[in-house]
Amino acid sequence: MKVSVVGTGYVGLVTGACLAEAGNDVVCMDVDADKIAALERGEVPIYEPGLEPLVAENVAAGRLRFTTDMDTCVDHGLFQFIAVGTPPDEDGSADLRYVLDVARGIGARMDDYRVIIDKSTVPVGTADKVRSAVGEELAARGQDLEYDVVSNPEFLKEGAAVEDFMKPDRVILGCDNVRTGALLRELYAPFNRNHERVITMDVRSAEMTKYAANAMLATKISFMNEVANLCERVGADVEMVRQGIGSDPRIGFSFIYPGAGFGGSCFPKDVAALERTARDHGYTARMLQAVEAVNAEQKTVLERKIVARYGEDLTGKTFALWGLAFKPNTDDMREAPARRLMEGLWARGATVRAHDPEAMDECRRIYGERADLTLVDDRYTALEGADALVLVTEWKPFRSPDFDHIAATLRDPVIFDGRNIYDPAVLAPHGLAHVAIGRPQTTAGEG
Ligand SMILES: NC(=O)c1ccc[n+]([C@@H]2O[C@H](COP(=O)([O-])OP(=O)(O)OC[C@H]3O[C@@H](n4cnc5c(N)ncnc54)[C@H](O)[C@@H]3O)[C@@H](O)[C@H]2O)c1
Ligand SMILES: O=c1ccn([C@@H]2O[C@H](COP(=O)(O)OP(=O)(O)O[C@H]3O[C@H](CO)[C@@H](O)[C@H](O)[C@H]3O)[C@@H](O)[C@H]2O)c(=O)[nH]1
Repeated sequence: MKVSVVGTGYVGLVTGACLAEAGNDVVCMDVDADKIAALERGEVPIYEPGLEPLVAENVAAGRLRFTTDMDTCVDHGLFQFIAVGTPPDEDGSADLRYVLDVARGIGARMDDYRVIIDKSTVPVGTADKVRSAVGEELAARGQDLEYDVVSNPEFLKEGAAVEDFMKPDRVILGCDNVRTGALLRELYAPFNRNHERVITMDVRSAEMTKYAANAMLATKISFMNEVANLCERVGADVEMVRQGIGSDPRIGFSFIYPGAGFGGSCFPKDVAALERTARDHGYTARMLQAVEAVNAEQKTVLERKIVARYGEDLTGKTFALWGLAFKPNTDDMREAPARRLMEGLWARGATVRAHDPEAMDECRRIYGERADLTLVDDRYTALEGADALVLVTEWKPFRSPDFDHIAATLRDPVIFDGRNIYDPAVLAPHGLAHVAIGRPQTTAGEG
């Protein structure tokens, strides 16, 4: 089937490459000429496991092409996926400028039936706006062509994007007529082979499903962070509590890890947008407000623990940071807890030596050259001259490091463990103290 995808970011590029892998003929379009030029050279501008070979194979097989030309894009696909960004506006609402630009671009060019698919995360009612934008452009040209607008939100996680797209938990199709539903079922059939994954519903419910899913997941995390903060105050260990409650299948073990707060390009912006939608409809979403407030506070938790040990003024102190990306297996630093931490430490006069397996270029792009930030290629080099180690992102290579080496290199042999990945009973015999989230602090030598 002929597919066009507008926007070649995390969602658009993965959608295009996976649909091409399934045998479709795909054109991916972006306004960013540098990005398209890189993709044409076979370079994938983001770090996403498995994506680069997938793109390369499908380009070589002639099933995947890239363009900056909207005429080519609209001319090519029966399916026109909209996968552009929906960043937060100043008031927290989703900025639909890019989505509606694309809708108008399609309406201004199409000369045959098209299925226009919203894959971007957009507030309830956006499909109506897309439909109107396309209709207005057609009317301006005196054209009366048929088209359908579908909501097909994406649920992939960064770092596992290809896997999530290939084996989705569910494919949500929000469409108002049987014909479009059948066409999309056919397109998604290769991803629906093992068991039924397609859930068809009305457009507004599909749009709401995306926000409800992200808000529910963010709620689980803020809830656990609140429990962790309580554990510290009452002398309980949140890691025990996590296992204790996760074993109830009604609660489950997924997404109940406490930590240094949730980041990324989705949860913070989508919770804010849903809260804004509620306000626009005269409803105060108190739970969502609490989820945001707890998360904002949680992003300062590591800084507060550092201050509790060394005092408010950190002038002359140096901290080794392991992990800059907002989660492992990505180079994305949007809303990353590491950013809030570094900015807090710098404001108190401290210096940071940081290492991340993939996000150091992104960090350089964001912060440029600064005297109080040194980025190093090796996790152990980050420890040199440092007072303490702060673990912010739980990349696999950080899980079982040489603890003796860490203890021997740090001025103060302590690990601030922002993701609770270390066992204090393992650290103590190596002479390392452990300050974690919602756990009793241990000093070196304790078991
Ligand atoms: N990143 C994720 O994990 C994820 C997962 C599910 C859903 N989403 C949602 O999907 C949407 C896209 O997210 P993303 O992370 O892929 O964004 P992104 O910022 O990585 O990519 C967006 C791309 O759209 C391009 N673009 C902007 N305007 C354009 C236009 N008029 N024509 C063509 N291209 C244009 C940009 O140049 C950019 O390359 C957002 O609504 C996001 O909330 C993201
Ligand atoms: O138990 C947990 C799980 C996650 N996190 C944090 O939550 C954030 C988001 O993690 P994750 O959901 O794995 O990454 P995203 O790529 O942001 O994916 C989310 O956002 C996407 C964009 O909407 C959705 O498509 C996905 O389904 C949804 O999981 C990260 O900072 C994690 O460290 C925790 O603190 N504790």
